[in-house]
Amino acid sequence: MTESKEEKFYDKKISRRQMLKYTGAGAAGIAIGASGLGGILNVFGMTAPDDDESAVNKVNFYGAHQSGIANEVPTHVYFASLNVTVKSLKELQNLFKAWTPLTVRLMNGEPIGEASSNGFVPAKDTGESKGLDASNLTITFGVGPSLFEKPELGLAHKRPSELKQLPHFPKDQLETAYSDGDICIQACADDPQVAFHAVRNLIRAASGKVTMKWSQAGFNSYPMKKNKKQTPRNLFAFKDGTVNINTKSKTDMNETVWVQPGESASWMTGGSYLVTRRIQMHLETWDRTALGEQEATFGRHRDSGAPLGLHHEMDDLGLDRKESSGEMTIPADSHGRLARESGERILRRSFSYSSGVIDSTGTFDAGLLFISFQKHPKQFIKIQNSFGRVDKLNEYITHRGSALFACFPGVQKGSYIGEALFKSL
Ligand SMILES: C=CC1=C(C)c2cc3[nH]c(cc4nc(cc5[nH]c(cc1n2)c(C)c5CCC(=O)O)C(CCC(=O)O)=C4C)c(C)c3C=C
Ligand SMILES: [Fe+2]
Repeated sequence: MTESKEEKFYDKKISRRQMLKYTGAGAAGIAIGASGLGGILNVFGMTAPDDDESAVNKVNFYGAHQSGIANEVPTHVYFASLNVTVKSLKELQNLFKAWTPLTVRLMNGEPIGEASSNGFVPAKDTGESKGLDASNLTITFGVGPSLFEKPELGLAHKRPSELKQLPHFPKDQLETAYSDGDICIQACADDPQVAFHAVRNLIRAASGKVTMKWSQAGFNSYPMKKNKKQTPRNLFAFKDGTVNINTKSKTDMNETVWVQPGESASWMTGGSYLVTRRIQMHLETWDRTALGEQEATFGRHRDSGAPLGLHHEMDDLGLDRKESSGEMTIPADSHGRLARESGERILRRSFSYSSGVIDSTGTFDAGLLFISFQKHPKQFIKIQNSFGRVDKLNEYITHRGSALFACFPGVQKGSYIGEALFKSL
């Protein structure tokens, strides 16, 4: 990348006196900590860099939609939910403005600021992704209902009516420690350290403006066949993601995922609603369950992923099929049948997680960080209500966390993350 104005600034061409003048703080180190690197960038009115087309394993930042929704699902996620401590709308706007160039850099596989030989200040980038490429990093920003309830921000009239807490579902055992939040950052990458580094540096740059509410790392592993990624298996060993939205089909995406003009608040056009559920999977119970029972739970064969009684993963479920006994081949209480009978579609983009041990039970704290994108939260709600108390999978899972975020449309060059919302005010 060519040396930009911004890099020169980062790179030492500013004296300590100038730094104090611009930031109004007592020490350079404190200034960086308090206002964040992005804040300083903003003082200088500098624009964000471009997508670096020559970067290796890179996903573009700029476009009609945010990254991390339609892109192929990489192997890792680091998902963070934040609360804001900003006291004004302007400060909130500046936060998103500041995050914009940093996000471009991170997705280019670059550090957020160049290395410096100045031993008296902290390094601009935390450094742990040095030597790693962009790893198909995507960064997706969303805002939760609680952001619109802060009187000091005056955003209440901009909250789309559908951006509200999800209803309570039967069997929910939600914990505040894994739920909700004002802002989410979903970082997905083919390297766990690249995903973590991205979130860490964005939060660091927002020091004093946000606090961390909850976060979750997750993973997917892809078996390869003839150089092609196969459907990953969840921690119950079943292929998960077989029936999903075709992200390459504009029609499917526009019908199911991307908010169209007039379908929500105007600032959400081109955006999408993200639902996440931290779902514990009771591995110990599952592992004591007979294979036939497991297969009846999903209505699919474990090894092939094919619908029960069929042989190929992509075979149609065939909900009308009956056994000679008259019983339905895909059981009435199976997860697959209930999802299909809801008549709704969503884009599932989930990751497994494994986060140590649950002290009270001595069991694995492991499961699925369920993530779905849809143009309206009612799509998710309808499917979850179809599962209700009936879904056989309920015996083996517990929903422990829940959140809904409105993910902004994409960013055009010269613009910034969330501009549509701030412009609409
Ligand atoms: C409300 C949405 C859904 C939640 C929550 C959910 C949790 C969940 N799912 C699995 C495993 C599988 N799900 C499968 C299919 C499937 N699941 C949903 C929705 C939710 N799942 C849908 C819409 C579908 C597709 C149904 C269809 O039209 O055929 C499958 C089958 C294979 C596949 O198609 O992916 C599995 C396996 C777990 C373990 C889980 C919670 C921990
Ligand atoms: Fe499912």
